[in-house]
Amino acid sequence: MTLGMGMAATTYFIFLLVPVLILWYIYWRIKHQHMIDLAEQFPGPKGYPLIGNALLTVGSPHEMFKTALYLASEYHNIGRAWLGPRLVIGLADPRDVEIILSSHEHIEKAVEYKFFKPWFGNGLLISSGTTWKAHRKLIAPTFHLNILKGFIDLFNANSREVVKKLRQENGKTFDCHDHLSEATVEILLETVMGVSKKTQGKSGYDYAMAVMKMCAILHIRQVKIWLRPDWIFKFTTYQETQKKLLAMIHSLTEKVFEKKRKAFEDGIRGSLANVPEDILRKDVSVPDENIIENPLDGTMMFGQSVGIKDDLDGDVNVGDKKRYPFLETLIEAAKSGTQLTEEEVKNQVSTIMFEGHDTTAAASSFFLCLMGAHPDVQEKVHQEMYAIFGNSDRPVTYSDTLEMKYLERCLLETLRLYPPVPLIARKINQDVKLASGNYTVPAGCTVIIGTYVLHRNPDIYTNPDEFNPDNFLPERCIKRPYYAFIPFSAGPRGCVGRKYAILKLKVLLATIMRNFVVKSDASESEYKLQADIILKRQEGFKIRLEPKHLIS
Ligand code: HEM
Repeated sequence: MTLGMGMAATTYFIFLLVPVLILWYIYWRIKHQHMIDLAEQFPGPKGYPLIGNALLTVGSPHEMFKTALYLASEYHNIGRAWLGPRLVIGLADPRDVEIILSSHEHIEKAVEYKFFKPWFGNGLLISSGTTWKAHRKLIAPTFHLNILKGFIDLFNANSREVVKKLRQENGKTFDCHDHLSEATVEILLETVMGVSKKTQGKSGYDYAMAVMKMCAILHIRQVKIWLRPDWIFKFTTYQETQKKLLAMIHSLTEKVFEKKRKAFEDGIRGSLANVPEDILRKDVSVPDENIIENPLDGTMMFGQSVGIKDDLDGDVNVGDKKRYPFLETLIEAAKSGTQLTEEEVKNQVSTIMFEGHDTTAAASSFFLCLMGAHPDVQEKVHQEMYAIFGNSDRPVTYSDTLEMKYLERCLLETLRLYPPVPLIARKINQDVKLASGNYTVPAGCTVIIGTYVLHRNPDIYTNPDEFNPDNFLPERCIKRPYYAFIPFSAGPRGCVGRKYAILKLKVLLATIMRNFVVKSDASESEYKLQADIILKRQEGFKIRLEPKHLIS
């Protein structure tokens, strides 16, 4: 009897639900007719009513990555998909990419970034409007090259510590990403945050792991549309895990902020980290200031084409003003209370700790794997290191980094083939006419720029899947469209840590390459890449290291 009543109630409910869904669907179509019409112009897979192409997001991160690549090749750099009621337009033609990224109109992040909010609050990566503008204006000068040059000692000291740890792996096959993510967390703490890495009480590795797990949860929410609504998410185990991870991540933010605030109030300026005597340059107040920043003969400036200028380029007018690194500047601004609050400073700390570590950890891990997979290229890097340093184990100087032309080409080629941020997404608030064909992106949709696909466009790069550092010879760079290589994004919302990342990676990778020969059993075709917020190898970044015998 009870079972019969239960079944009747369920049948009744379904009878009611079906017409409600049909009515809602009709209403939704009428309301979004303009968007639907414009979407029809774009090629794309056939979808189902209500769910659209949401089934494409089923599968493991590696399977999703393969699906995305299949769609990109099928629809040749332009296409659309419906994730339920959300229209997503994928672009990978440099002409279209330029229209979106160079604009001051299309700077709002896509709704998919909102899942970062409990982590970053209104931090720079996800904020918008006047808050973003004001904070960007405050933060960009703290990544000015003259401030970054002052970090060279700390880059050296931490790179040497990485080498010490790597020596313990001698001859074994191991995942280099573990060591590199620990190191990048610690370097960030000691440079832009200006505190000792001991501040956190644990190793950078624990923090890095918590960040990786958080990213996995956020990514699941971005692609599995049924997990998007908060009222569903909170019934999943992900919610509980997210809470614990955020508690761990935010406790580091809190400690860093308190430590630095106290030091600032006590009148202490500069990093609280110790630099060993043998690395310390005597006069860090004028660190290599007169050296001209022009590392790739004027065709590529710290990972960006010279034709693209942003607020990190040229002479940011710091003049006589105090030049404080990132966290000191923000603490000072919070004290005046006009530009941002203490809570907002903490949001920026969380943002930079994420953006600044996982990206560079992925870039350096891919770099080492590629060295192992291409011994002929590695040999040339070793020769360059010998030409610069000979048999000396002296620390790297800023002018040395300008001499590392071949290593730089290898690094840029790594970022081309394996861009740590493989997708960039924007919310489009007004119709946008594209340049590559007769397409108009409708207002209200999400545009996804597929950096990974863009960087492997056969119309731009001959043998696009081949690792060839000569792709970054000045004469080749100059012939390419500016927006054909954008590992750091570009335009007003380009990466604020671009110059920091390139400088740090050069010191770190040069120090590793001076000490080791990298071996790898896996060829590139065996890499299982996974769709994630940051690009990774699903099987880990496995390499072996052999000590480098200095040439005599
Ligand atoms: C190889 C290393 C790096 C790569 C490939 C990279 C890439 C990117 C990309 C593609 C964006 C745009 C993201 C989007 O629009 O969704 C971005 C933004 C950003 N990056 Fe990086 N990044 C790197 C290192 C860093 C470092 C070291 C820092 C800080 C220390 C940093 C801080 C930021 C911030 C704060 C933003 C947001 C900027 C804004 O919206 O105004 N990044 N990065």
